[in-house]
Amino acid sequence: MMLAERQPATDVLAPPLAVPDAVSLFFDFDGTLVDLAATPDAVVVSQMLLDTLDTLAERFPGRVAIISGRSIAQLDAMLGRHAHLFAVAGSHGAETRTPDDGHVAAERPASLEAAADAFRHFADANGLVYEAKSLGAGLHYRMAPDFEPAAVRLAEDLAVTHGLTLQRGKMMVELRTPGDKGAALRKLIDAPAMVGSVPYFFGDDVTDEDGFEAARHLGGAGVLIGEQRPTAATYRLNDVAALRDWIAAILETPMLETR
Ligand SMILES: O=P(O)(O)OC[C@H]1O[C@H](O[C@H]2O[C@H](CO)[C@@H](O)[C@H](O)[C@H]2O)[C@H](O)[C@@H](O)[C@@H]1O
Repeated sequence: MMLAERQPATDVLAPPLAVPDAVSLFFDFDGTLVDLAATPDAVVVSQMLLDTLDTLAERFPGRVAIISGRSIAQLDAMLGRHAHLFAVAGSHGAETRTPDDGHVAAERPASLEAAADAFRHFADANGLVYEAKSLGAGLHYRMAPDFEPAAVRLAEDLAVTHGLTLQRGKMMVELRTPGDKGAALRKLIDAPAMVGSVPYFFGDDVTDEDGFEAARHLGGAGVLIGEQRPTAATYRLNDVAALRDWIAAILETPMLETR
């Protein structure tokens, strides 16, 4: 579905607090579980978030996952042992890690090196931030938004020259190996602990739209974190804090019996 064909999220509500007893929860990371920060490394992972993840993993055994644009290595560095409590998909779905299959990753394209070099030089020359990723390279202009047109043009040229996937993000562009969060959700939900469950996917960015669509097609729902916009999500929560409150509330609310 094209973004323009998606419904404006003008009248969408917060997701119900009584989640189905067979729910599985898929979370994006930046802008969903953690607030956005000035640079990728400046993100704060609070003890409260780690405790919440522990509680969710206990309450929904095998039915919690993180699906991120970050690489799995980056998620591991930020979440430590907690990243191993769930299934994870990283690099916008190009790599996964599950208890059954372990770490499965696409190959890093050789052409990424040249593209990454070009991004690094552009970042160094203009006071932007280059982000090294396992299966991609990111160029961040949050600190100098006027560079957006030039950064996007550079990324478009490099994507064509090197046969890489161009990913737009919030105040960033990325060149990467193919993969999408919808396919990742479909793969993760095939795990024995999740099969047949009702997926809820929580995310804030354009890369999360594939996850929203997959969740809805599988009988669940997407939950947009952030301001209203055209989206495939069924529900919306205002921000990371609202998601935190919603999680706390569902942990206190009896689940809806569906079985
Ligand atoms: O799919 P996600 O887990 O949401 O990851 C998407 C990208 O998030 C990161 O960039 C974003 O967050 C940064 C830290 O808050 C912020 O500085 C940047 O402007 C945002 O675009 C991450 O650095 C990327 O690698 C992810 O692809």
